[in-house]
Amino acid sequence: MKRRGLFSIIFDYAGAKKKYYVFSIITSLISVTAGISPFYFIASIINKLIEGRNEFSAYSLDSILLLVLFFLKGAFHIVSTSLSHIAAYQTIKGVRKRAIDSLALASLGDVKSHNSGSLKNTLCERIDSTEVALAHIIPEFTGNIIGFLGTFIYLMIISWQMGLIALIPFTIGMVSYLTMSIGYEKYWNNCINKTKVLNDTAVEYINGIEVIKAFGKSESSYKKFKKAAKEGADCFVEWQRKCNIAFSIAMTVAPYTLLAVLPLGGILYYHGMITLEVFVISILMSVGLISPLINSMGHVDDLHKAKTIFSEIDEIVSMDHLNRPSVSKNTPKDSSISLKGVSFGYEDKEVLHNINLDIKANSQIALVGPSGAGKSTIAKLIASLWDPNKGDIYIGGVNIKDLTLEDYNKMVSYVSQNNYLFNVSILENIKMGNLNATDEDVIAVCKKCGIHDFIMNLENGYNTIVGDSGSHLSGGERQRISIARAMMKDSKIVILDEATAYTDPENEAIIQKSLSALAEDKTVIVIAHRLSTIIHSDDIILVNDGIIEAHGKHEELLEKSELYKNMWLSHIAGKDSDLNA
Ligand SMILES: Nc1ncnc2c1ncn2[C@@H]1O[C@H](COP(=O)(O)OP(=O)(O)OP(=O)(O)O)[C@@H](O)[C@H]1O
Repeated sequence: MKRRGLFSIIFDYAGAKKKYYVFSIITSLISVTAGISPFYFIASIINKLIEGRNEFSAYSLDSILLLVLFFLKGAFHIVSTSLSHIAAYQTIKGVRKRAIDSLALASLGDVKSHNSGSLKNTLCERIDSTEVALAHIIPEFTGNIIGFLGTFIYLMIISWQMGLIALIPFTIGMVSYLTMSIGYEKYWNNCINKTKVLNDTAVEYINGIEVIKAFGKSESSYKKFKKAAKEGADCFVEWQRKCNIAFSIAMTVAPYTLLAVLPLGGILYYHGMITLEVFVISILMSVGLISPLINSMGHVDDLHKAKTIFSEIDEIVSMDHLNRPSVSKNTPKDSSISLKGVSFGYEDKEVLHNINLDIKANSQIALVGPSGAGKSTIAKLIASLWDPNKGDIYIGGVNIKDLTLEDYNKMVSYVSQNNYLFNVSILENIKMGNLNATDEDVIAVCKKCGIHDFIMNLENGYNTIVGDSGSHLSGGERQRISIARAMMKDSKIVILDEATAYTDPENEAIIQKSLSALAEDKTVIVIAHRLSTIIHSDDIILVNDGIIEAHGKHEELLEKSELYKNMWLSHIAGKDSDLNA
């Protein structure tokens, strides 16, 4: 990924609001100029006093201009920060939208390679923390730097010696400041990494709280969290300790231009090298010279932070996206599915080898095979969660790479055993399958899926809030709601990947019956370990070790495949032992 400069990244994300930044910088410049100019008029007043002029008219114009400049400074500062805040929040919104869009378009593998704690931290807290940089630094930093340059050039014009003398304390302060910057990136990255570890550990701790409690591991898990918290704090303390002395020297010496201007300017004046007027103006202008720079230095830290955060965002935004056109190039003629020479591996390990598979439109097929054989991987490739490394997948004769993700997603519903429920009502969760559905449509689908009675028995019926990730419901209940949501989508291809794994046999029979009714004009791919639920499939595909070992109807496979026969016999034996238990 090409690394970009901070300002190019910010302007890119600001989109149409970047002109606000430009106006904000211009108004900030006017404000800074109005803030520095009074030193000139004060010097003018002092010089007139030295000359002994005591008529009011000699001072009135200077005084009025001082007052006007004071108001201009304040007014333009308000305008500048208002504009920069609008641009800042627009930029943050743009960043979040682009990052979320990118996650939706990236392959599941790329998304999962990022820890969810770190992703959440970057997209929520860390991006929010750039507000200071975005709203304040851009106008103030540029305004202050240019304000400093303007004042310095003016001083050099009236006396180059006084201009250089005024810079002496600042130069000493800078040398000290620069020693602090040695290893800055290393320290800063270390702090960022430790903070990420802390976030990831906290998310892991919360997500795994059930297992931690069940296995009595709370103390050791807490130790891991405590260690991450301690290291997170220690790295900041260590960094602070390293910077403290240099920073204090820099901040104490740098602003005191008078340390050099008074004695050295006095010597120049004494030897007649500068006039009294130049001496007085230099004293006053030098006081205003450094403060804009000191203000800017205070922002350096925020700039570094913003740069790191925006680089992280850039990484998310530039994740490899699934290779899809923006407009579908063709329309599938039906819901048939073909895999041609498909191979796929997670990272370096190939788990599917040259798969060729034809699934007829509106047929019901099952993928069976030993654990780890590659069934779910085939289903996920068909659901377009990943792209194959080799080979292609066709729907209704059209390569899925020629369809937009949106069109494709309309055609395919994928229900896994871990389908996520949002922390809203059952009604809203099911409506996510079809945002145009009415309450009556939802109820009709739930009746067909056999979950209407269960929902009506809940205290708030369809308005029951399901809790975080559906935690107020049992695994089986969650799955049945997920199936209803998929059915609500009414797509032509339905993939059920262990979708009834948590359901008890009685409810599974109800679901299977309703699925058959709902799936009449659909292509349905079922992955199920309970072989008795798929024996009536039109075609049973036996997957073993990443290849398709055999396929056919149940009876055919019993005859021609030893592996299938053994799986069936052990399934029957398991059922018998369940019944005898
Ligand atoms: N996200 C992943 N990253 C790395 N390897 C993975 C990932 N998901 C699956 N695998 C590996 O790919 C292989 C096939 O897994 P897959 O889930 O497709 O098998 P399966 O037949 O569906 O198994 P099961 O019946 O146990 O669900 C396995 O060796 C598994 O360990």
